[in-house]
Amino acid sequence: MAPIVSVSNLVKTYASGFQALKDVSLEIEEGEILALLGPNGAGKTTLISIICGIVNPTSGEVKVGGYDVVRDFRETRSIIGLVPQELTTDQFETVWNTVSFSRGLHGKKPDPAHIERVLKDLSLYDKKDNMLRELSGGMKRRVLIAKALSHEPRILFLDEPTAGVDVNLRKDMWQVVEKLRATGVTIILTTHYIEEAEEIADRVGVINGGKILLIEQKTELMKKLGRKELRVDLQEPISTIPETLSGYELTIEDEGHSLIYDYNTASERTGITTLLTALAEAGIRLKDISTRQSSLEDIFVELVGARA
Ligand SMILES: Nc1ncnc2c1ncn2[C@@H]1O[C@H](COP(=O)(O)OP(=O)(O)OP(=O)(O)O)[C@@H](O)[C@H]1O
Repeated sequence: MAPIVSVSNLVKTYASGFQALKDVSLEIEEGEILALLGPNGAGKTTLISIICGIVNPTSGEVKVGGYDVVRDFRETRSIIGLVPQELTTDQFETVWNTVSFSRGLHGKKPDPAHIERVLKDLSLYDKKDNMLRELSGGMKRRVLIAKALSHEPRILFLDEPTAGVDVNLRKDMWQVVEKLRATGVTIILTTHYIEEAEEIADRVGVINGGKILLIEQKTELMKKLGRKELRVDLQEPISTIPETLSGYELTIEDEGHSLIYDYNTASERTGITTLLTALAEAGIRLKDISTRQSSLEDIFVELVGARA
């Protein structure tokens, strides 16, 4: 199947001379949830803005549903919904009109039943006659989502959707995302919250300095880069690791009360069984053992050298 979004050799140099994207290529399959992770200034918003036809690329090409985002912008805009970071709509307009008008802007015929459904899903229906300026910040965010869904897009972009939103909105938002996913809508989100990517994404892309450092199925990524840690709590503290255990990658923690063994989940043999036997043979008695899997955050920090 052809990808629904295809980005080839994208370069963006802003008027200031700053190169925000350096030869970015990626493909997005229909129906997937892709999370783009990256520190501030990585180029996430620039990439999304180009795909959505808001910013022009310096060079390279983006196709959405087979259409070119620059040449065939009407077609691509009708397929795409974008939830931007900030609201820029007329503050004196009502919620209902704002969302309905947005549907028209994307070239779709009026459909009050759809607008009603969207507003209800986002708990906005009882505010439909309020002006935007009368809404709280969280409700304005809901309006942004409603606008993006007003024309029933096949692809939804969410630019840092949960930055600074409360628990309820977050919950509603993910319910909406799940519902859309079930109907086959492709979802691309940028986020600083790694747990979020870990929870909902099928695939994860890491961007830094205008380049895609990696893009991979989440489960593959965790398998490939994921390390696991075995913690062995000891009955008696030790000060040095016995000679017989020098073949294992062990470190002493908690002032000698714990031994930490690092192993790779991808390798066939973890070495845990032989390690435990060797510990017993060395006369080291165990109090407890536990394991910890490295998270996407650990992987991200390793790649980018910073926290998102
Ligand atoms: N209009 C512009 N003119 C010049 N430079 C810009 C412009 N817009 C963005 N940039 C620069 O391009 C780089 C990438 O910005 P972008 O907004 O794409 O990053 P981001 O990954 O979305 O960051 P954040 O997580 O902070 O939103 C930044 O260094 C930014 O300062």
